[in-house]
Amino acid sequence: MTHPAIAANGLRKSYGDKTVLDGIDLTVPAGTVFALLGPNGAGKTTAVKILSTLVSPGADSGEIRVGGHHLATDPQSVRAAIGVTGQFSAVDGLITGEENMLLMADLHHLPKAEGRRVTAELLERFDLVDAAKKPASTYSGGMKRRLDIAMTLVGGPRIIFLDEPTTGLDPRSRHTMWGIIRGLVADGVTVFLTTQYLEEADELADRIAVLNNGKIAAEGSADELKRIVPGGHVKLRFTDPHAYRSAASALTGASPDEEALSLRIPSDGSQRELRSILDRLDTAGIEADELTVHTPDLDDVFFALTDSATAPASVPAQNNQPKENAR
Ligand SMILES: Nc1ncnc2c1ncn2[C@@H]1O[C@H](COP(=O)(O)OP(=O)(O)OP(=O)(O)O)[C@@H](O)[C@H]1O
Repeated sequence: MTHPAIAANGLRKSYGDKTVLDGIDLTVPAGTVFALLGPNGAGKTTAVKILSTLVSPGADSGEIRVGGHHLATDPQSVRAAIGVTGQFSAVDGLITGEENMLLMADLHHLPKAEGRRVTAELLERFDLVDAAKKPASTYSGGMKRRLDIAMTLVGGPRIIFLDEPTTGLDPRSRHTMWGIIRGLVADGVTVFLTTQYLEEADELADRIAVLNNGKIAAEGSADELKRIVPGGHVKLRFTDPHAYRSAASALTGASPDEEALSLRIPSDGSQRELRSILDRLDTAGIEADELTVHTPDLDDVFFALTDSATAPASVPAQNNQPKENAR
């Protein structure tokens, strides 16, 4: 594929007088992971539903192509190219995992033998062989989610939409799911995921877009997004008030906290800057009791960009202050 897997220009959607998506542009190169981040109700699911043909876009939207096909004029081809799993699970709890898979194979008109082959392969790949003959209602949340994705893959989609794939999963199941997603991408599949977990976007996504107030507030790689938010600093703590005061005068530019006997020094956390701070302390003959490095992370980006009172309409968000110590 030379064209992007997903390309949307001026994607709009309103419900009544509520504007949910206010003209967003999305481009997802084939074989990459794109994460759409946003607070509750930002419109992430709406975007997924539109791109996967489940909901029609606003009439004033621009051109939308998925898998190279026009969403407006050729939704059938879009549907053939994609798989969708998410909050609207396709798993039927009354039948077994294997039966769910075979049903999917029938829906995709696979010949019986082929359907059985694909089912066996996917059950194996998603570690569901032991549970295959049990009703899906007896599966744990993580198993159901794995089955859901396995079902999505029966038709061999090249683009998959994962709407909050790990919401509600425990840390181990979440890591298993991340491994599955990485495996899909290694096979050349394009993944469009929505998530509220910043760590998830950081771990998986090549590009991340932060959706806020119907617009993309910022877009870039995790590192690019972290760079637009200031707030990296080194914190030094002291127990001895005398050492604290000596350090405060040795380290010009540090913000003092008299009560906590701590100093906050703006820093990018690099080895060079840390060495310079430590050298200045050494020269003054002072030893700090604790040194911590705070580098901006996606939490900072998220809080800076999605604080509804201060969020900018577009990048860069240079003037936003990160939420102090989001973790
Ligand atoms: N069918 C609908 N009719 C009316 N309003 C809707 C409809 N679907 C979604 N909305 C509204 O659109 C907004 C965006 O909803 P959406 O589900 O896309 O958000 P989200 O970012 O996925 O949120 P969450 O993280 O909570 O799942 C919400 O205010 C929601 O109430």
